[in-house]
Amino acid sequence: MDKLVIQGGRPLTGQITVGGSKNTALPLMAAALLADGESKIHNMPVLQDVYTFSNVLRVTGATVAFTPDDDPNTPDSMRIDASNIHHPEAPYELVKKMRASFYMLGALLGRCGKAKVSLPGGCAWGPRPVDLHIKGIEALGAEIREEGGYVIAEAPGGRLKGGTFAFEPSSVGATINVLLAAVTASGESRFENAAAEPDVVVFGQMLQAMGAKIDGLGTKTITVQGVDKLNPVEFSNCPDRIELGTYMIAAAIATPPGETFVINGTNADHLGADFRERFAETGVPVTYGDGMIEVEGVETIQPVSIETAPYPGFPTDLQAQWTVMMTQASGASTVRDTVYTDRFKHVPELRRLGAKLRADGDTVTIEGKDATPLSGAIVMSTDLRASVSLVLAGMVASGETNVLRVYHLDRGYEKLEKKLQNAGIAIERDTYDEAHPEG
Ligand SMILES: CC(=O)N[C@H]1[C@@H](OP(=O)(O)OP(=O)(O)OC[C@H]2O[C@@H](n3ccc(=O)[nH]c3=O)[C@H](O)[C@@H]2O)O[C@H](CO)[C@@H](O)[C@@H]1O
Ligand SMILES: C=C(OP(=O)(O)O)C(=O)O
Repeated sequence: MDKLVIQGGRPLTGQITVGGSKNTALPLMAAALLADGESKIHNMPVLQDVYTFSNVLRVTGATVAFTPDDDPNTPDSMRIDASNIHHPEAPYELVKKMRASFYMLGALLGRCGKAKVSLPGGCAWGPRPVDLHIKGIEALGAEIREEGGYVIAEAPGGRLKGGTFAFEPSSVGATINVLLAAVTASGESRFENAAAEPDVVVFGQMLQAMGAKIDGLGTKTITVQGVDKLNPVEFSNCPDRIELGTYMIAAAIATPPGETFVINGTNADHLGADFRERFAETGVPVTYGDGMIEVEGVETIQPVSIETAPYPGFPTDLQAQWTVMMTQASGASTVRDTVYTDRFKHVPELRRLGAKLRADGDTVTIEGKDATPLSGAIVMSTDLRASVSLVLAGMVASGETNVLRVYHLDRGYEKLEKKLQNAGIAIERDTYDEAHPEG
């Protein structure tokens, strides 16, 4: 298995570039299934999740061409030909690897009028239900039953009719799924407390470019007027806002005081107001430019407590990384996750690196830098954002940190070790024997 080996204490210098958004790329791929023909999507990240979802699409009969290493001219472009969708199914072997495969429920119902999609099952940090996806799609007229771990759905007469649904709580994935199902329904749909995350907005913009009639993207009420068919499209994915936030935190903790670190390929609006405001309160200067951001290193990071919330609130996908930044702050702080109240698998691993922090209910209390000098250790990745938080901690820990099971990290960070190496960090990929991780 692969691990990342980090020699801590090296300064972050120069610049880094953010890739295409993972959490937008996946619904864009699902959207392409709705049109009879070939769509082309640019700025696609080279990530395990993108390869997994390509295979999910192929099962249905779609062809997916994405050969970034072989194609130096258009390395980030994907072609999806959905002319021949003859097998409306998403099997367990693929869905279990990646929850976003559940988008196939809405996409296949919208395209074929029927779908058989495996239930996604558990997640590394706890339960992640799909009840809102199912109820939302039922509200559009689908007949749904569960059988043998699969959701089997059918549109009476071969086409959904549209309907109304209110999400509680707001859900990114369920909003995407119902939109996939609603855009080709025969009537109107209205969704309340819909997700306003940039991932949903950009996905909705691709549907609009394909001919869908959608109003209210980016607000809590989205209305859809169903159309008879959608057309293939050429569309560009947006930059990854979570990768951007991760690099801003890396810059805050590892850029030498007074020096500047540059992050390219950015869309800072997608970070949401709360992250930007809380980041400003840490006292780390940030200059937001056009497609780039400069972060200045400081002597002292101020402790700032955060609470996650749907967009434009603080993203849950950045709370583990923030926790690491707070181990470097000049006092104590708290991190509360109201979206996923048990997403704290990184906490015991950070303790192995010497951090003084504890999780109590939905809140982690972190002691600051004086109480927590970090030192290298073997730590285990458990999920995507927990893994990257361990890499960040390894960058500021003294000595060597080994981050095991980096396949979690490879789901969502494109060429992370290469990008960090180019920015001065001593980080290497190596292999290890899972039974003897200490060699
Ligand atoms: C591939 C992708 O884009 N993943 C992101 C997406 O996940 P995902 O779309 O799975 O997350 P949701 O927005 O659905 O989850 C938000 C909240 O709704 C709850 N819920 C969700 C669905 C449902 O049917 N019932 C229900 O109760 C969840 O338990 C959670 O408490 O948004 C999350 C919240 O920003 C991010 O952490 C994930 O990185
Ligand atoms: C949790 C994430 O992804 P997923 O919803 O696919 O598990 C993530 O991107 O942080």
